[in-house]
Amino acid sequence: MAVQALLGTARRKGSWLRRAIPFFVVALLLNISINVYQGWQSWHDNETSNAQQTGQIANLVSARFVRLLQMVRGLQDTVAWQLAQPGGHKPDLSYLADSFRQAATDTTVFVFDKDGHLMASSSPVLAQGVGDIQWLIDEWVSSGKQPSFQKTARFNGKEVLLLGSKVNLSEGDSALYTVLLFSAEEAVLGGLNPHPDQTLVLLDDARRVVVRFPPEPGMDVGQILPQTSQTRGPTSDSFYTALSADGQQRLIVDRAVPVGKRGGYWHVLVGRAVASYRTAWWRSMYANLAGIILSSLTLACGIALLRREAAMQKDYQRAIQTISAVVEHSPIPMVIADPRTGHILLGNKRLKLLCGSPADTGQPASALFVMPDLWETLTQADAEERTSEIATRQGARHMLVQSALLPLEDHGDPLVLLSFADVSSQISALHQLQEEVDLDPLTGLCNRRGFVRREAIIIENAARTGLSVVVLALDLDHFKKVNDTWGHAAGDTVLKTFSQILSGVLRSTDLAVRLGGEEFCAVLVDTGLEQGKEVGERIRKSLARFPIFVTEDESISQTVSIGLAMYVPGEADLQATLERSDLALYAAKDGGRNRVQVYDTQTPQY
Ligand SMILES: Nc1nc2c(ncn2[C@@H]2O[C@H](COP(=O)(O)OP(=O)(O)OP(=O)(O)O)[C@@H](O)[C@H]2O)c(=O)[nH]1
Repeated sequence: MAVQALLGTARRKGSWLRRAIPFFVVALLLNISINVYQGWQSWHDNETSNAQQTGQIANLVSARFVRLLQMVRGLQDTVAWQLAQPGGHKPDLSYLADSFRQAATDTTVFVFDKDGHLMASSSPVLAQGVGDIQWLIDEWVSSGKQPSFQKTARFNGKEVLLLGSKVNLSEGDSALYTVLLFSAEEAVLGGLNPHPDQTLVLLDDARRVVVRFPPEPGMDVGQILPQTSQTRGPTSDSFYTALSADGQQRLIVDRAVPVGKRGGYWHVLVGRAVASYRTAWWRSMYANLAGIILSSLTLACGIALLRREAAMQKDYQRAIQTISAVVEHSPIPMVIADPRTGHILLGNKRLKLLCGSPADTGQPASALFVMPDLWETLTQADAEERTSEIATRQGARHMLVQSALLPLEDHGDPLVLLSFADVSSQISALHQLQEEVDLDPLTGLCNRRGFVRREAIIIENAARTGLSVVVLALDLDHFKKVNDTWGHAAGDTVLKTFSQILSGVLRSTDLAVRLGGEEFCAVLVDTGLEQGKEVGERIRKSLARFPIFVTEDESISQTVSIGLAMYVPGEADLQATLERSDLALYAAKDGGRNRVQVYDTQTPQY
């Protein structure tokens, strides 16, 4: 119970942090889940929106391409109709080229005869470079079967698209061949401003590159772009693949555009390098991850600190228990108390044996002391040591009480440990010793030291009561002769006899003192000069008529000279009074000895 009370003071209050830990863990897990969900969601959104944007560009580009094809075919039909008119096989094509140029830049119209010879051109200048494509025309014409053809070729230093159409003339089985030639790149990309991260490719039906943006090595116009393995994209029309040109992973949307009358398809591929748009996503993910790691680390540190705190708390409690056990079973009576409440936390067995129930836990510690105020003093400073009376079962006992302050961690004010040592017998022995030290061993009277110790009390009483005090100075006459004649032992006998006479004459409240040698003094309380003189006379006469045996058969009579003076109220001690008595004593000696002399203003000053 007592140990529990002591432990209670040392136990830390339930840490709110400890209780909050499960909530922190749940919050962290929720945070991680939300972050993961958000990450997945934003990944998905990012991919989808990129696929949609790419799809829109692909739509735009393929729509432009389709529109271009439609216009080219319209023009082809117009040219064919005109050529088909009787005598219309030598037309001026420039007006057609002009109107067509408004829709597709750098478009040139060529007309070839049935043998593949150039008959007419919308641009006489460009007609000079027809040699670049002549072999294609020859191939087409010589096959004789294909009514139309679509080819890419290099013409006049540019990549161009050739769209050809065979026009059967009404005159016999003769035919003409029209070819529309234009820059596919400008027709498809002209006016568009693709993002540098985007890749734009127009492939013909043989997967030959017709147009590409940006111009990259490894994907030249005319080169065949091989099919690569694909994985499904975030939208139904998109897929991921690494183009053989650079091996970079791209999100691609493929639009197939029907060209020609034979059902061939060209492809518009619009792609975006995944690294370009995922970087920002990864950055935000790294930031989130850093936040999660930081939160986890903080939590882990918190848990580690709590575990450490719990271990320390355990050690601490174990230490308290050990201390409590040591105190409890100590052979020295001890008590541990809380100065804040003033209550006992632990009174050990020895103290309980000594003091009984007042040493129980919860009792006021001050009740152990006869003077309760001492408790306050002992709690003020470390290593206080006081002798005090303690209330024990055997009554008040003098104890040496030692205090030690116990600065317990987490306990505002330190506790106080008191140990008790019974010094009653030592104190009484000390008192006895003091008594003995104050007494003259030969005569049993108070000695000079005892006189000094007692005079303060006499002065204090006189000041309080206002009673007069007289001091007698006494000196045996010719005492040296006694020693010289009868020996030192005889002298001692005289001293003892005189002391007995002195004590006998004085009242119990008076004080008889052997100051040294054969000099004595007596302090008479509540006595005036007259009375003091009478007392002196009684002493003198008593001694003078008292036969003192210095041997078995022989006795001597001894006389004494006495001087006396009054204590003057206000004097700090009796020394001045004693000096005045001495002056009176010297006067008595001078006056012939064996007399009593009162100090007055006539007394000679020696
Ligand atoms: N036997 C004995 N003698 C002592 C003691 N103390 C002092 N004396 C002696 O007392 C004597 C004192 O002598 P003095 O001071 O000359 O005084 P006196 O002989 O009494 O002469 P007056 O005082 O002038 O009358 C010395 O001889 C000391 O040795 C003591 O305890 N025992």
